[in-house]
Amino acid sequence: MGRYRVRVATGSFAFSGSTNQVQLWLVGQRAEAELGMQLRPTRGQMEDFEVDVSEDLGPLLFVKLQKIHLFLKDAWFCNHITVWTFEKSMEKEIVFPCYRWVQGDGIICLPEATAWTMGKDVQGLFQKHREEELEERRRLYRWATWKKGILLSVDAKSEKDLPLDVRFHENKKIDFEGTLIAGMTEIALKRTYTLLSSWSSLEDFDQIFWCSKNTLAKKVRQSWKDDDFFGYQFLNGVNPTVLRRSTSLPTRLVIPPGAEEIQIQLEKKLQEGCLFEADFSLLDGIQPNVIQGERQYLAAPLVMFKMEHDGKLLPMAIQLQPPCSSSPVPPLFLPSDPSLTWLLAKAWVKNSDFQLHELQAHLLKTHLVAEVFAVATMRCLSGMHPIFKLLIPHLRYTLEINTRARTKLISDGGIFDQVVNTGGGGHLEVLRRATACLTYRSLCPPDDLADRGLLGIPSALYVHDALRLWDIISRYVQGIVHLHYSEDKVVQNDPELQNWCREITEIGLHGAQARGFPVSFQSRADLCYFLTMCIFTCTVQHSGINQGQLDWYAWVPNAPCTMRQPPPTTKDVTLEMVMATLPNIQQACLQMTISWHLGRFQPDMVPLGQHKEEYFSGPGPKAVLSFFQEELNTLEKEIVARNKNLDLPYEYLQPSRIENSITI
Ligand SMILES: CCCCC/C=C\C/C=C\C/C=C\C/C=C\C/C=C\CCC(=O)O
Ligand SMILES: [Fe+2]
Repeated sequence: MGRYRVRVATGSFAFSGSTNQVQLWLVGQRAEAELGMQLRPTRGQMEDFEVDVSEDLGPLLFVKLQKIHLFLKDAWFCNHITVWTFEKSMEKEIVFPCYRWVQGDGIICLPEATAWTMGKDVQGLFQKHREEELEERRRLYRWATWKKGILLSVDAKSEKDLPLDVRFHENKKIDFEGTLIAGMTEIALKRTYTLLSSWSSLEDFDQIFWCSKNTLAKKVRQSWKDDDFFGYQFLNGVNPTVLRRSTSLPTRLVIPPGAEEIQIQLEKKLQEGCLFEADFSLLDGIQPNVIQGERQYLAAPLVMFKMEHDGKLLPMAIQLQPPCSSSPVPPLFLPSDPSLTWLLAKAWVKNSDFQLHELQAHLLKTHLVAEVFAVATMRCLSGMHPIFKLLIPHLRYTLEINTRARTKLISDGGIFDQVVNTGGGGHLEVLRRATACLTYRSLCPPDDLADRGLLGIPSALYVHDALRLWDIISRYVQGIVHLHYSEDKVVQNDPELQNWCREITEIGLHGAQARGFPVSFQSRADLCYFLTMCIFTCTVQHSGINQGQLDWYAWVPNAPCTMRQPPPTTKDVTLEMVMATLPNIQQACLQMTISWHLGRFQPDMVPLGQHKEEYFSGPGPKAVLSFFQEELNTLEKEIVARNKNLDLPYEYLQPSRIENSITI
């Protein structure tokens, strides 16, 4: 009974509006009212109207909507519906978030925005809605085993099979596909340009080193041979995930006869606590690719580093293959070796680092893990659930980019098969091995960085920024969790949440409880830690691992995608051997293009914590989000100030450059 003002907000990106008419209902605790056919939603608009309702609806619970079409079904992207009621001359605003496509002619039911766990709904007002919603979502988002031994993924053969709500919007799709076309055109031009020229010296890589390069890429081209630059990359480059402080000399480090001096030096550094290692044993025994009939080669190196007083990390020795009883002790390559020998040994390390970076650190530990969070969230948490509202902005576009990776990147005949030496199946085995040793601790920087002995190193900028961001995210998460869970018991008694946790660990992560992942949450603290890990992985960690592809992979000799000759077993290395080993022109061009495609700034990127969607209602969650944004802003300023004094600014974890979800 009374007058209602209704506002319908439509999305602002291409095709958000609809030529179809929309029918609305207000559903209250006592009755519901059909509002009549009121509008054709227009892109980017807020459309307001007022209605008089004769029945007493009671407190409003839902808005229902249905799109009616005559001929053409025209999907509509509804942001939210807001209703104002007037009671005793007081105006009350009630928001019904949507942020979804309204398709077909089914009725969509939007509950009021207050986040409710099931336990809070003592009257069971929303129980039926939640059950139906989750039943529908479980039908739409199904688990699939893409390849045995790898994390489960969403069931979609191509991006076209995905529900429209998780597809790229038109602008993102055009940008993504347009960039690929531009990249392929660039390769064709480079191929034409290099057709008649020779490919016999390292400087010949300059012939393709145009387009897709930036200031840091040019610096890489200048300095890639320097040992301190090589070491720097293990701390602050595109892959800061392999390095660890040595606690003993690695067992695989068998010292060949005549190299006893290096053992003494290594032991000295170990005693001083400044010996570090990067071990690529995970690649040992992986079958290398065959590209266009030509066998490629792989190594599984170990690099030993020392840290100088000024924070520089310098390589001391490289062993390219682990020792094996049937072969002579592998040589140790040293900085004192002939310069080309040492350079080739370092190039082998960087090729191995490329594999672990892209397959383990990037694909598995950000993209695929985030996909598990996304599928479990869609299947287990109602849109009314506070944790759904917290996480959903951090899951945008992840299902589509991963589906594209499975069809174009790591697929049969995909980019890995075409130009990477683990391609042709080895890359799947690397993913399997990496999955088998994926631990919960390794996804949580306070644990991971402590386990790797990397705390308290002033020159470790990734470490510093990652830990600051972890703390900031953890306070944000705690703010939201504490608003909705008054005590540990409420966490323990939340069936949707517990089911979400179990589904992630037991199903999506493929039985990962043995590796420390929880199967239930017993306390608010448990829950906060896990959610911090989820958001950190989908935002900070991915940005730290993804953006550098553009900088560090454009100058191909710095991180070759494949190696065409076996690793050297002696120290006699010639320029011909180096050039015959590094990628050929075609492979190098594709590496540059794809690295640019994936690492460049995304025009529609949403920075961390800056999403515009308001899933929550009320002042509490708003204040928590504002505080999160303030803390990010303060960190932004600190990082900018710090970077001003550095030769090589570390910008990947500057909050304004961190994307709110994995979209590329
Ligand atoms: C040779 C350089 C390859 C570097 C990239 C390797 C791994 C990246 C890991 C995760 C990226 C995730 C998603 C990207 C998905 C698809 C885009 C890639 C290629 C598209 C090619 C195409 O669509 O034709
Ligand atoms: Fe990525």
